[in-house]
Formats: sequence, C-alpha cells, structure tokens
Amino acid sequence: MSQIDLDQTHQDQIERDHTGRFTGVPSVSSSPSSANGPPQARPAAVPPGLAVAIASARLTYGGTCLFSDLSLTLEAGLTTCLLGPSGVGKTTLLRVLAGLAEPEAPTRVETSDGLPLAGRVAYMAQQDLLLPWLSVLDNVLLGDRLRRTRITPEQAARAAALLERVGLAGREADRPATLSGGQRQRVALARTLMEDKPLVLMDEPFSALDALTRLRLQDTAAETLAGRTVLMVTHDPLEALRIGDRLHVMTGRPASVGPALTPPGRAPRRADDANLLALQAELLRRLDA
Ligand SMILES: Nc1ncnc2c1ncn2[C@@H]1O[C@H](COP(=O)(O)OP(=O)(O)OP(=O)(O)O)[C@@H](O)[C@H]1O
Repeated sequence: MSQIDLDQTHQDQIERDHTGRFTGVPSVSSSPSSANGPPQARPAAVPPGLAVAIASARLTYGGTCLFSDLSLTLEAGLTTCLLGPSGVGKTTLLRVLAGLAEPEAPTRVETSDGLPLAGRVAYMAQQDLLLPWLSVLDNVLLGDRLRRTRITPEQAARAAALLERVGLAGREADRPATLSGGQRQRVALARTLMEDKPLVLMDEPFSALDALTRLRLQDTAAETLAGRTVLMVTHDPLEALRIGDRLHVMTGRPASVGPALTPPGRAPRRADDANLLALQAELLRRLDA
C-alpha cells in the first residue's frame, strides 16, 4: 500500500466519522440496566456513557449472507466483548458500527442520545495502520493531525504518557519500521486510547503481544477506558473475562449473537480468579456449540 493509500485509509475513516451514514434513531433505552443486571460501578468523575444498539442488521458479501436480523446492544459505559469463530463476521460487524462497511436494509444503528455515531467513534483495526513516515509520537497524535487541530503541549504530553503506559517510553521519535509487530500494535493501542470518543471499537487489540505484556496492557486499557462504551473483538476467552462487562458469542451463517455472559466484579479482573475459570468453561462451551 502506498503512502497516499494509507493516508487515504485514515482520511476515509476520519471523513466517514464526520459524514458517515449513521442515523441515530432515538428509540434505544439509555438506561444501563438490563436483563443482564446492573452495570458495574465506574469512577464518579466519568460522565454517563453512550448506549448503542444495532438491530435487524443484514449484510451480504458476494452472495453469502454474513448476517441477517442480527442484534446487539452495547450498554452505556460498559465494555462488551465479542467472541466467535474465525470468519463468522465479527470484524465486519465492527466495521459497520465504524461506518466502514455498508449494511443492507432494514439495519438500524440506534444511540441512547438519538444523535448519529458519526464523529464519535474510535476504531482500532486488526492491522495497526501506522503511517510509516510519521514518528511514533505523531502516529499517536494522528487523529488530531487529520482533523487539522493544533497539537497543544498538553496533548503531546498525554500522548507521551500513553506511550509510556504501553511500554514505549523513549521510542517517541522512532519510525514504525524500526518497531516489532507487538510494539506497533502498542502504538496503535495508544493512538486509540488517545482519541477521546464515547464509542471505542477494538479488533483483537492485544493479539500480537506476549502473555505478560498482554495482561499488563489489558489492565491499562480497562483503566483508561473505564466509563466508555467499548466493543472489543477477541479470540481469547480469558481476556474477555478479565476486561469485559458483557460477553457475547457470535456464531452461525447467517450469524447471530448469543445472550450476554456477565463476569462478576469490576475489570480488570485477576487472571487467576476462580470464578473466571468456571465462566471460561461456559464460554468455550458456547464457542463450541
Ligand atoms: N470486503 C469484503 N468483501 C468480501 N468478503 C468479505 C469482505 N470482508 C470480509 N469478507 C468475508 O466475510 C467473512 C467474515 O469476515 P470477518 O473479517 O468479518 O470475520 P471475523 O469473524 O472477524 O474473522 P477473524 O476472527 O478471522 O478475524 C469472511 O468469509 C470474509 O472472507
């Protein structure tokens, strides 16, 4: 992919953020309560999040119906994790919410405040999509650069602090080509955390990391994103149980999304929590069904 193509990818994402076709229909309940129980307590300083629902979703690729009549609700201020077999359509669902894939009628995307999602979504794709000609720090600041907003010293300091939190202090001036795959993924994570958006979509954000770094960054993400509405795709049941508030399994063709599994307590949960091990068995059963 050329530099211009890469740049265009980002431009497309940002521009679709601003001009995307999401029409928020003010009908979804903004109450974070549901049949799944009350939401986890969040720090008092965090404003109430945005509930988002996709309903009657339908999408066909090359004559194959990936999903039809699929529904999923993202409760306000909670992290929802989506698991499911490879190729079932998880990324595609994320891309629909990001405004990057075109669903068919009668798909509806609804928000609790009735406003469109456009401009209010941070999206971390499976590919890191770092711009090779920018430094690591400037990649973290990419959203502001693309929006042509002036980078304040405070923003630069926040980006540097995020790089430190993902273990990349001292690499601010380096180019992406000098980083390993896992380091590049950490820059992409910092860039996503830098974006101050009410809806955060993350597609396998820790997949390239070693086991210990993965645990540490799960903690960082859970702490940094507390109070935001997050949808994260992962293949790792324990990861979902550590940082998810609601866990769903997507299966079948056309695919559907199963009922929520709700781990007890507040994220990030301990990896050796005995409750999680029991729930992990249940998740594996659902994945195998
Ligand atoms: N732009 C596209 N055009 C045609 N087919 C596509 C396109 N994007 C995805 N697909 C197909 O849609 C199906 C679902 O892909 P998707 O990437 O959403 O799956 P996934 O569940 O995220 O898989 P994985 O876990 O492997 O990332 C796959 O069969 C894929 O080949």
